[in-house]
Amino acid sequence: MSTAVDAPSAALAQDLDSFRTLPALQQPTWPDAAALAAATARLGHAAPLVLPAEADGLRAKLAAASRGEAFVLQGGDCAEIFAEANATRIRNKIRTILQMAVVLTHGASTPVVKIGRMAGQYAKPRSSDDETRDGVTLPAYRGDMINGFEFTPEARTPDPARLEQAYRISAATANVVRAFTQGGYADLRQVHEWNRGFMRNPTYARYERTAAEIDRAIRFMEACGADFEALRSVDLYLSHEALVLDYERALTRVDARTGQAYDTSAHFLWIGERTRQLGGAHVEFLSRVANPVGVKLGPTTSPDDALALAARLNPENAPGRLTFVARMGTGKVRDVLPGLVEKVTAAGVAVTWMTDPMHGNTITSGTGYKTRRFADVLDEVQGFFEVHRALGTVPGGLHMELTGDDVTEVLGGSEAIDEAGLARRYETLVDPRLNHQQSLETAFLVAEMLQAR
Ligand SMILES: O=C[C@H](O)[C@H](O)COP(=O)(O)O
Ligand SMILES: C=C(OP(=O)(O)O)C(=O)O
Repeated sequence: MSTAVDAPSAALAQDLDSFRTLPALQQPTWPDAAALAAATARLGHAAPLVLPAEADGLRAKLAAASRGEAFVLQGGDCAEIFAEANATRIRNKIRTILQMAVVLTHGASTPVVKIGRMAGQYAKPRSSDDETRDGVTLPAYRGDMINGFEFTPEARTPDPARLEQAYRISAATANVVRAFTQGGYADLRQVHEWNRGFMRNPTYARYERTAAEIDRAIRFMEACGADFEALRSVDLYLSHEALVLDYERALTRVDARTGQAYDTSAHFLWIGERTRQLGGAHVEFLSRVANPVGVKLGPTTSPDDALALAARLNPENAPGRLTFVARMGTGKVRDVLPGLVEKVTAAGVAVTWMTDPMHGNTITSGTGYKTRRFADVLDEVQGFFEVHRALGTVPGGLHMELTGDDVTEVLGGSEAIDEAGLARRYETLVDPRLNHQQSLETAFLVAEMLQAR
């Protein structure tokens, strides 16, 4: 694999900076322009977090997913937190993703492409620029890359030093991810043993059949002399929302093989529902880099919006370059998604369709917690599969906010977390995540949907 990346030439740098003349929503108001310039200049010389050749490998796998030859699982925190970037938390998240992937692989009977919302998911778009508590108004928390969560003027003031801290912590996280996924921790037999541990809880008895089938398949492979050594490592790709454009631009490098620019902060980058304006800076910037990219599509997206986004972001119509992540909400997915899929398909647009069943289903509990109902999350996934089945198109993957820990942020699941139960361990700083058990349960339920695909 070629490893050489260079700084962009002056001419390419001008192209990459074209976004700077366009409206960029959801950017922090940095109080110190000189400090921002100094921080991004240093990041401009930093080592890449990922390599272009790896991003190309992911692109080929996303193309396979668009044809139904693979299924994508993308998951991780809503917002990563600097203080939680330790080996235990990272390992728990990886373990959850690997456990889900084994179950989904069985359901899909195709490879599962694993992507973490990890090692860079440190910036959040917010509904409001400010937050008011007891009559005091301060800037909203926008993620650890920008400001601190603590409700003080000092913490809430955007600080460019955080961009470099995000880079360093992302580098350390990426290192741990590579160590766990390449060093034997991902051994298929071990991951299946963890799933058997999950099955020992009688609450999950309904998934026993799927677990037993996976068990039989592994024993069959063993009997055939399958090379389990070769299965001891997996690729877990890195992704985050490309929100803070100063950070993304600073980490953009040129692939020495091809002369193309790649945003080396992650393999896969997506544009959020709030920043996908055609004439906006985010679409412009991501149109200039060669990574595989995603766009979140909410319920107000028109088919023409989707076609125009595809034309801007993937003018060559290359499979794997563009993923649409539909996040409609359970009440809307069956009404809105068909029109989009139909028109995009009729136009011959190459796209990988994924579902994000989290962001259209956020509610506030009677007890004041921002939460989601597990049943709504599942129903949106079901709706996504129904729409694709009816149209004869390909449901390519699942985008989830999840954690490997036993938090209590989403209502329901077999553990029956209720409104009072949310208080037990509500830890997210922005949006609610599925906990470890709810994530595995999702995998078993989606595996059933995949089998019916
Ligand atoms: O994760 C998504 C958004 O950042 C989040 O839903 C915004 O939340 P807010 O409405 O609390 O600002
Ligand atoms: C903000 C997010 O989602 P969306 O853009 O779909 O609201 C997210 O995935 O963190």
